[in-house]
Amino acid sequence: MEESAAEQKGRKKRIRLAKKPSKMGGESSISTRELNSSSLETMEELAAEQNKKKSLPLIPWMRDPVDISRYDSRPVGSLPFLDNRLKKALHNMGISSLFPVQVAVWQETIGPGFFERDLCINSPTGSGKTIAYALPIVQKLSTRFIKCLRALVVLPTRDLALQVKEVFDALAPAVGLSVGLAVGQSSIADEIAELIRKPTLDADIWFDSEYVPPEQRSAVDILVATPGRLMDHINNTKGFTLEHLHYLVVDETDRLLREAYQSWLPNVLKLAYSQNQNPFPCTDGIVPTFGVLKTIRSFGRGKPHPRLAKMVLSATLTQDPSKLAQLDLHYPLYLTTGQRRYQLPEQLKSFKVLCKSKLKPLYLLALLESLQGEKCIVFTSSVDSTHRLCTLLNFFDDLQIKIKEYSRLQRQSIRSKTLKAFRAGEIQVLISSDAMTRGMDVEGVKNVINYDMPPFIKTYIHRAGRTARAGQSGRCFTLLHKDEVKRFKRLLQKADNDSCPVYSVPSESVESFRSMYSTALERLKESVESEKRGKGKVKVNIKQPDVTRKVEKASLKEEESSIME
Ligand SMILES: Nc1ncnc2c1ncn2[C@@H]1O[C@H](COP(=O)(O)OP(=O)(O)OP(=O)(O)O)[C@@H](O)[C@H]1O
Repeated sequence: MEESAAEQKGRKKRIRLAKKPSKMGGESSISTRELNSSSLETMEELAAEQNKKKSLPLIPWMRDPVDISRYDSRPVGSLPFLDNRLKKALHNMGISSLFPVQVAVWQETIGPGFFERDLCINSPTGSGKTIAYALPIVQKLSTRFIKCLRALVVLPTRDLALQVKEVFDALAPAVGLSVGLAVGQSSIADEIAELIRKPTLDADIWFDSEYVPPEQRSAVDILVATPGRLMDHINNTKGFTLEHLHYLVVDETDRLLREAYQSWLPNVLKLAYSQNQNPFPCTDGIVPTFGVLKTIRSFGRGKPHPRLAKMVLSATLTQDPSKLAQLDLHYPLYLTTGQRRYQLPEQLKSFKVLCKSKLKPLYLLALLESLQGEKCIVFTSSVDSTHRLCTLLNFFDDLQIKIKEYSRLQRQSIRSKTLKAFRAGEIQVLISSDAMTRGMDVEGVKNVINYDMPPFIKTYIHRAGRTARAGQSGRCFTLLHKDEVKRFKRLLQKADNDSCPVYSVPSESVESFRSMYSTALERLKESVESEKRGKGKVKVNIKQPDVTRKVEKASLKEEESSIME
């Protein structure tokens, strides 16, 4: 890929900025003197400039980002250095051109950036971040000689890890790499059998210049893991080592950094860095095409061995210096889309549905009816609310749509079955809470409904982002009672979204469900009581279908607890 003189200059400037010691003022901040002497004429311009200054990230290297929106999509065939086998694999995945974030990351990892710096990627939901990191990693490892664990991808939930593994599975085997999964889906013994090769005297170890002791021989090159199961392997699995790790991806970074589960991150970094003390390190095993390793070695803070290259990603990447410091980033480069901190997908349309709290379930049913069976995800504020709402809706007779619950309280096998049916279109509506759906990618989801108003803009972004993915159009409806309207407006403004018209649900439709409402509530009450008797688990308040109370606490708590999987 040709880099223009201007791009080169920009890149060098960013490197200079990143090398500067961290301090509150950065190069790109505007001094008062500059403002006074500039040509700003009106007070409004001055205020706008000051607001801009206030919203600048604290971290200097975040103030001069690579703007992903300046990249165009690019045909796969024209991507420089891309292995032909991977071109074919992408073709088989139905991908003919790469999205802007994928082109930008390719440029910084394969060329001309050569992964000199760790990458922090903030890009909207559905913009293709998974392939953005998977493709360069697979390309980098495509010339490895022997098998050892060289890339680790950490995700907050099992379902998300399964989804990401599928992407690696579509790419990695094309170049002879294997991908493992550590999420606790199968027994630990089965997982170990998948991840660790039994020591044998393979012929190759005698000829291989990159000798790895037999007891450290991994059966996989790339591992996709959740923090909980990863720590199990780190602590207990004989032969499991991160010593040869070269690439670490922390997907959904902001969420993973909130969770210090068994100090997974410091542990991973410590174990991956330990190769620097090893006098006989396993080298990358990659032919240093394009001078990649040479660059990394000479750039690695004086470290004699290849550094651990990191990519951290989210649609709502944290800008908190103390959180990002945990990642020990190496001259980080910030890639973000446009000027705004929070960005919604371009093809997303937001609507509000005004309704009375007591009649919320009826408004929801009427809204679902008006969507005529289009695939839809409904978000509530907690797992209890999800269970209660789904049970209630299914007590309405003669519904033309199939509605299922999707929640952390369910067994994995049930969740997988539900997701499969939803993907296949056998189920039209999923009722879910925040934790399970971050990052979820289901084709054909045309609508998202916030049954409970999201407490934060980040929550709105991740919920709404289940639709309008990969450049497709989608709609996000939020049910609100009149007291919530102002707060919701302020929330959307954080994503610079001022356009959220009212969507009118036909009142006759609401009325048509009213006659069944009291019977459905009665049946819900019975069902909840019998569940309580059966399991003593579900504690819900039946009289109050509006579940907005304690929303913030509930959704945060739930997000955090699901991470333990
Ligand atoms: N180059 C491409 N061409 C066509 N489709 C693509 C391309 N890249 C990714 N996709 C598709 O776009 C969808 C979204 O991709 P992905 O899940 O990686 O998004 P994301 O940015 O990680 O979103 P989120 O932040 O919600 O996790 C997926 O269905 C994926 O298959």
